[in-house]
Amino acid sequence: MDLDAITKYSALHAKPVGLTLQYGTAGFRTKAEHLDHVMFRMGLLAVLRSKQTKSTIGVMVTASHNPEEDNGVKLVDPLGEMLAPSWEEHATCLANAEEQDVQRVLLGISEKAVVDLQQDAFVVIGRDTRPSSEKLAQSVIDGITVLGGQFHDYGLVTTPQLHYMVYCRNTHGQYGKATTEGYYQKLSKAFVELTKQAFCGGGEDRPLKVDCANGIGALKLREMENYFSQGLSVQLFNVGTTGKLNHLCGADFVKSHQKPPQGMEMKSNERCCSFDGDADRIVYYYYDTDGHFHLIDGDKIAALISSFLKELLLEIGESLNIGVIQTAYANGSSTRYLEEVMKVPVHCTKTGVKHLHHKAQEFDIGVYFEANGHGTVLFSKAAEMKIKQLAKESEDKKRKAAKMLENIIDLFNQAAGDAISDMLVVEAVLALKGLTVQQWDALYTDLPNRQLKVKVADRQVISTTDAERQAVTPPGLQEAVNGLVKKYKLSRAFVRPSGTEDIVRVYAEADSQESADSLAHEVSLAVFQLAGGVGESPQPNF
Ligand SMILES: CC(=O)N[C@H]1[C@@H](OP(=O)(O)O)O[C@H](CO)[C@@H](O)[C@@H]1O
Ligand SMILES: [Mg+2]
Repeated sequence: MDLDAITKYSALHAKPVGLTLQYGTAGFRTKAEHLDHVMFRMGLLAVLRSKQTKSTIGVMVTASHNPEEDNGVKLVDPLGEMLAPSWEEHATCLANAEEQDVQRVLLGISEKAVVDLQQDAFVVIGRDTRPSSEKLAQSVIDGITVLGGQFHDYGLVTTPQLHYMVYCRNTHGQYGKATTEGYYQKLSKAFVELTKQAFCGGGEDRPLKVDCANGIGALKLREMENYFSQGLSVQLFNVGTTGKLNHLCGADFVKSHQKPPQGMEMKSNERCCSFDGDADRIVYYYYDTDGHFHLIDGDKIAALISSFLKELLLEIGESLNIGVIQTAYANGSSTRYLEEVMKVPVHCTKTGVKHLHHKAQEFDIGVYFEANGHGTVLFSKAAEMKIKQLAKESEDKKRKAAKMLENIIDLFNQAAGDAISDMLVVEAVLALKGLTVQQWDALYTDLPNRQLKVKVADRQVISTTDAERQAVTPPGLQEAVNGLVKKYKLSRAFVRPSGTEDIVRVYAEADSQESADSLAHEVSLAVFQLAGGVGESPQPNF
């Protein structure tokens, strides 16, 4: 390591005085103007991680659904998954080190993690469309080159595309070609093959309206459109030419406000969907003929997909186990539907895709989705091999189902939740099953729910257990929540500190919207009183 160069360049990427940041649920996120030093240092760290794993590591510059002025960075591990927890700690340590300590902290990490400094390093970089992203990505590159690492800059890509590239590179092309073209070709081929049967009758293309959150999804979907022209016709809105990123649009806006995005023309019964700012989340929705808005979130996407997969498994007659992974935010009706009607085992993990992804790996087929639309389906190597074999050898009906599963494996991004890939899966399943958006929505009825945020002095005073469904500290908080939940029918509520914002999240559901709103408000008051609320106490206005 050239220690002098590290010190010299660290000074050029100065840390704002007194700023402390934490590598949270999705990496570092804050106002873009505070992130230059973090980017440089994550370039340094990615080189160490690459040397240690002897693999390509990814660095993605994005703040996903957060406002345009924010930005963020996360590292992608060798198989396209999120950074290992022990390295999250190293990342936090390095990001918060004082300038003169950067080289000492780097050496400390190298020793602790047994990094062979002689090893070559290779890092790939991607960024979203935020105005600040290009310069910040350059700071990542500065960090990489100071430590002698090699890099490839993919420029503007969706977050799941970068995960995909990392996975492809580290499996030496077995998973696919590590180019955006390779990604488009692989997914489109699978989509076209899968839907051949549904679309063979000719007729008009199935229309779908897509709100791209004024983000990267618009650029990438435009590029990809030509590859899957058969059967599906997408109409893009909020493509970033006039509107602001994530402002009054995008998957997060639609999910949390339970209303349509601005800038989209919707007629009743039209199937519409929204991506978030870095295109790793998707939610669907429509207006019914009475003008009511219906949201179809990640839970219902998981329900549709798992019921389709279960049917195919029945046809191939193999006892592959399938599991659905959710978080505490999953609507109670979805859990009940999956367990009682679909008869698939459901598991609950902590919030954040890394937890869901990890759990999903325990199954032959692991379906995971956060309610907000972030998810994918993972197939074990053994399941994939069995399916491939059946697609070649078995008798007609079995072979057909196995072939469909084979294409589904290719259509899902196995590295990360991916709005484009999930959209194509949903479109394929709806077409093959001949379902309208209303019929899909009618699988079950969501329990009315409400999410609120409470500002407290230190959100870490709240610690949780049982996949974040129970608060352990501060004393008395869980008892208070239990007491409030008892007052309502079909009710459930929990509180947890956010991993991406400096707030405490409150979730409540109940038999009516009034009850869910009132329960959420009462729980917010309990958090405010018992966990050190700051500012004005929560008001009951939604
Ligand atoms: C309730 C909720 O939607 N939480 C989101 C949000 O995490 P928090 O830790 O709740 O801030 O951002 C995460 C990263 O994008 C996402 O994985 C997660 O689902
Ligand atoms: Mg996102």
